[in-house]
Amino acid sequence: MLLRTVQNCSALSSRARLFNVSRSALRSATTLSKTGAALRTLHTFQPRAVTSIVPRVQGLYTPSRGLATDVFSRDKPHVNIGTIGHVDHGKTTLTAAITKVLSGAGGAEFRDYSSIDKAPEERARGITISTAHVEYETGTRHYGHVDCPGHADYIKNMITGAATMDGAIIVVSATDGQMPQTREHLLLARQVGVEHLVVFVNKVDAIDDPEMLELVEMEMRELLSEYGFDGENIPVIMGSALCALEGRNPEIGETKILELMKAVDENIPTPKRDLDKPFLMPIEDIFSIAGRGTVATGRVERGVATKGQEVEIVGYGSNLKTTLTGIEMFHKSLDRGEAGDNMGALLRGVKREQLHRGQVLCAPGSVKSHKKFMSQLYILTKEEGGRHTPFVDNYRPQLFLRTSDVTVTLRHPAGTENPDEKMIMPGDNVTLECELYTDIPLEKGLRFTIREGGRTVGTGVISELLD
Ligand SMILES: Nc1nc2c(ncn2[C@@H]2O[C@H](COP(=O)(O)OP(=O)(O)OP(=O)(O)O)[C@@H](O)[C@H]2O)c(=O)[nH]1
Ligand SMILES: [Mg+2]
Repeated sequence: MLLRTVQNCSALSSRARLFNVSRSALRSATTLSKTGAALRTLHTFQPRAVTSIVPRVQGLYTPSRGLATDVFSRDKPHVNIGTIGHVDHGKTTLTAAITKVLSGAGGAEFRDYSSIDKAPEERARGITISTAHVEYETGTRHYGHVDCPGHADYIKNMITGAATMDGAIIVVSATDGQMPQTREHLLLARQVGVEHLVVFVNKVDAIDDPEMLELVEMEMRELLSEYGFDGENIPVIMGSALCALEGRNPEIGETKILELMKAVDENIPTPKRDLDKPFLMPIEDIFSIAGRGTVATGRVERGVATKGQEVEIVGYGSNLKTTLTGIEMFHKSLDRGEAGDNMGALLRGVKREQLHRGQVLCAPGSVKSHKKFMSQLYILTKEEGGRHTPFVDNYRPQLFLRTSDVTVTLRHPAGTENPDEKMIMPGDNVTLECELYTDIPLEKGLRFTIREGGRTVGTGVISELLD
């Protein structure tokens, strides 16, 4: 193993400069390999030391495998990102290319195209989401990366929070330039609070005219600014994911992937985690493990959970208390889960039927669930993919908040004159009272989306809790 490590390290050294891994750090990792700490460091440079790739394809927690035995290493800050952009622009090819190039540096296990694109379906109350969670690391950070097989899944994912991202790589094909879904994903990114982006202009191998590339870049910068991003300064990397994946034309292939990951390292900040607040994790998915119990998975929104601590399950009529008997991340067990982690929580004595996507797992007493609140809403225009026609009082769309999806009734605030006659037009910014079909954990300032017939019709923020 040591020999392989040395080989890996020397292969790494030229790339190390790009990723701020100093040669001396690598050398010390090699020579100190007898100590446990150094072995842990080595583990992260060892493509083959990690477990089978299958569980990674299947998400964070595989019921059939039971609880993990490997210990998750917290040597580097963890950041969640993903690839977004128009259909066929190369999101999946790029995801595979990143794992391929970083596996050369020992920072990833190579994931081929089909293993990413064949993400299993996750069903949750009628919403089917298909997502591949991929894991890799650069010299400075550990990444969880989400890629979806299709446009509809991106929409659902971004709205339901199944793929909460700290930042994203927006992929745009040089052959097409920006397309409708480029815009839609940007708008959604803004709505769900993904503030940091890096652009990858893909398929430059298919373009002969450099002016064409300039034009694509210029248009992307304009579009980014139009949607409230820092269009002038966001890095735009031009390359070919396919060349990188197939190991040819390194000047537009491998080199550009390394450049892209350097831009991601430098431009998507490690989010400040709310570690000091009481623990809260919205439940995304639920599994039963025979003989062990029930596992809820989700991304910790704030605070820290420790194995053995008491937690409360809030929402959908529940305020159940239980003990957190196990914590796992990427198939490795942990003693604690903290804000930003995608974790699986093993819960003592809780039945699968008692849990519901959209509930939260939290420090007891820290969160209350509500049915009624005041909101500030923006109703999307037809051009933004919203309604073509106005609506009136008692309109009943679906409300998406954290991981929940509940029917909501929208009304003008009490005291409004002739509320039945006041139409709400696409493009309006309105204050409305929202009444939910079932209670969910709510807080002032939380953002949500409303959808109808498969499309987003509005986005809002809770301004006041009522009931
Ligand atoms: N010429 C060329 N073709 C590419 C490149 N990257 C991807 N492609 C091709 O573009 C097509 C679409 O690539 P995907 O990676 O599946 O695109 P996607 O964005 O994941 O597509 P959806 O998931 O369906 O939205 C495939 O045929 C790829 O081989 C590239 O750099 N150059
Ligand atoms: Mg794809």
